[in-house]
Amino acid sequence: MVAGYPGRVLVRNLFLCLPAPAFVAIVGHNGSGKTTLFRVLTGQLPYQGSVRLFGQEVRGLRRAAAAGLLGYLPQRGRVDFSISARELVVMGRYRHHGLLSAYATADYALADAALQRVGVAHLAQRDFTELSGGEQQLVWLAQLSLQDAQVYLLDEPTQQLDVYYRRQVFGLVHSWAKEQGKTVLCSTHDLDNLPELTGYLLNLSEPEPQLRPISTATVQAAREWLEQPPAICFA
Ligand SMILES: Nc1ncnc2c1ncn2[C@@H]1O[C@H](COP(=O)(O)OP(=O)(O)OP(=O)(O)O)[C@@H](O)[C@H]1O
Repeated sequence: MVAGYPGRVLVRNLFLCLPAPAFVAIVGHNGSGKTTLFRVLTGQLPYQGSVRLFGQEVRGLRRAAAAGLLGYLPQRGRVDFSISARELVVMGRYRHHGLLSAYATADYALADAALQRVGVAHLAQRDFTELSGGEQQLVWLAQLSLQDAQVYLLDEPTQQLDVYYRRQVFGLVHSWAKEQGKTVLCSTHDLDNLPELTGYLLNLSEPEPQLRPISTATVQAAREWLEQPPAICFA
């Protein structure tokens, strides 16, 4: 698969087949194309070659999120209106509802449990727009967990989190793969939490990125690669 922007190819030489379920950590220098890859997978960016989700070509897929195939956590989710964290989280149940039907007590119970799992039950009634960046990130994760998608794309989900919550969140999203059978693609610059997880590592800064099983050695090799300056390449 090849993808990028006018005058700039960012994802090239990507030939891989992801096992499902699996946890996949995607690493790479700033600007190496991690978000670009997610934009391809979510149908927001055209690509050359073939990208298939459960056998279906992505460019032909309509509404993968609505069909329960994909759940996507972008790097920066924005909300411009006043809403409680709990109300935002319950919206993760939208697939199970008609456009106008109200959420039921059972939906709110699921939202409360999701907030509890990410460790922010105490924020349920707070106005989302008044939460800190890290608190907002945890609330988005709670919402995503209610979507019950087959594949989760997480764009730097621990970016704004403190050391404690970073570890918690890696444990949580890893459990979606290990215990719930989901496929989780998680871009991150946080290599410290990876060695204790099982799954795969994909380093988009390599000229020919490959899936490698996560181990202390593969994480260390990625770290050494990423400590070098990025190759700047235009096409
Ligand atoms: N709409 C766009 N048009 C042109 N170039 C873009 C566009 N969006 C992103 N880019 C460029 O593509 C490159 C890759 O961006 P991308 O967001 O995929 O990188 P990333 O690996 O996710 O980086 P980071 O680790 O900083 O989040 C960047 O140099 C960015 O400036």
